[in-house]
Amino acid sequence: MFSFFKKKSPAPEAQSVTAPWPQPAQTPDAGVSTTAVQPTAAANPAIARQAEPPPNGAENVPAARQGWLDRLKAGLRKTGSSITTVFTGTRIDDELYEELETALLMADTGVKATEHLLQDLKRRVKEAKATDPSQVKTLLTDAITDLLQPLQKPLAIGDHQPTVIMVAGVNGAGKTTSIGKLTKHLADEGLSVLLAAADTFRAAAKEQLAVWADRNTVEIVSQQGGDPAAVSFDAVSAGRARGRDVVLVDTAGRLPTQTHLMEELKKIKRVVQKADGTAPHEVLLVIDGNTGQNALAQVKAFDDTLGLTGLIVTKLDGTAKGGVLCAIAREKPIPVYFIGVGEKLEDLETFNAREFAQALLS
Ligand SMILES: Nc1nc2c(ncn2[C@@H]2O[C@H](COP(=O)(O)OP(=O)(O)OP(=O)(O)O)[C@@H](O)[C@H]2O)c(=O)[nH]1
Repeated sequence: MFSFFKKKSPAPEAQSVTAPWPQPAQTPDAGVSTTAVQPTAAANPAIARQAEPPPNGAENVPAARQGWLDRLKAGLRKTGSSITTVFTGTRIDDELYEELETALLMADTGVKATEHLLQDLKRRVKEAKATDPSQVKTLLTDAITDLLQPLQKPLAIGDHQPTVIMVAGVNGAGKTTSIGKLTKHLADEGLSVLLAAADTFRAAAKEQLAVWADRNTVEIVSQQGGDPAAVSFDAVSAGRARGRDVVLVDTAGRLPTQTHLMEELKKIKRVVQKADGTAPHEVLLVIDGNTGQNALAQVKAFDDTLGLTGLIVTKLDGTAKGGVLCAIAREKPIPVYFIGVGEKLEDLETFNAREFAQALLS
C-alpha cells in the first residue's frame, strides 16, 4: 500500500484517483513540480480495502496503515523502551536530561544528533512551561519529527521513461529483497518494471530476483556470470526500447573499503549513463538499520563514490539502534524513501517522520 509515489504531470488518467485517506505532510520540494500518483484501487487490493469506509480525519487511520504502524512500533520497541523509561520519573531536572542523553546515544543517535535534540528539547520545554516528564516525551516526539522531516520525500517515478533506479549496499543489507518488494508495489500500481540482475557475483541473487520477476510477471535481464555493467546497459537499453516505466538495477553487495568493487559501481553508473544520458535517475543505498552508526558510515562512503539520491533502511524490526535515522538526518540528510521492518511484502513502507517518531517513543 505504498501511497506516495509521484509522477510529473501530466499524470496518466489511470492513476489519477484521489487518495482516500489523509496524506502525511510532505517536505516542501521547490525543485520538483510533481503530482501525486495514487495507487489504483482496482490494481491493489490493499488500497481497495482502505477505501472503505473513507476516513474523516487524521486520527482515522485506514486498517492497512494501522497494521503497518503496529509493526513499526513493535519493530522499534527495543530502541524506544530505553528512551521512554527516562520519562517515568516525577521531575524535569538535570538527571532526566543526562539519562536521556545516555539513552539516545545507546540508541545510536550519534553525538551530533543527540546534542541537537537535547538543545531543541530544552527550548521546547521552556517555551511550553512543561512541568511533567510525560510532557517532555511529547515534546521530544515533536523534536525528533522536525529533525527527521527532511528525510521524508517520495520516490519520483515518471519524469523519465524509464525511470532508472540503481540499488547498492553492503552484503546482506536487504537489496534484493527490497527490490522484490518494490517491484510488487510498482507492478500493483500498474507501472511496467524491468529488472536488471547486475549482481552477477552471487548466483542466488539472480535467482532470487527471477522469482520476484516471475511472481509479478515483469521482465528480467540477466547474464550468467556476466559483467554487471553490461547487464545494466542491456537492461536500460531494453527498458527504453520497450517503453517500460521503471528499470531497477540490483547490484552485488560490497564494502566501502573494497576499492575495486566501489570502482565497479562507478563503472555501472557510467555505463548506464551511456545507455540513457539522463540515467540513473535514482541511486539508492540499502542500509541495515541494525548496524547503527556503521550504517551512517556506509551512507557517507557510498555517497562519496556514487552520489546517492535516496535510502532504504531495512531490518528496523527488533533493533536497538533505530536512532541512527536521527544521525543520518543530522549528518547526511539523504531522503529515506522506504523503511523495512521484516521479511514480508507488507513490511516495507514509505517513510513518514512523525509516524517514525511516534513509533519510537510509543
Ligand atoms: N528482519 C528483516 N530481515 C530482512 C529485512 N529486509 C531483508 N531481510 C532479510 O535479510 C537477508 C538478506 O537480504 P537480501 O535481500 O538477500 O540482501 P542483499 O543485500 O541482496 O544481499 P547480497 O546480495 O548478498 O549483498 C534475507 O534473509 C532477507 O529476508 C527486514 O526489513 N527485516
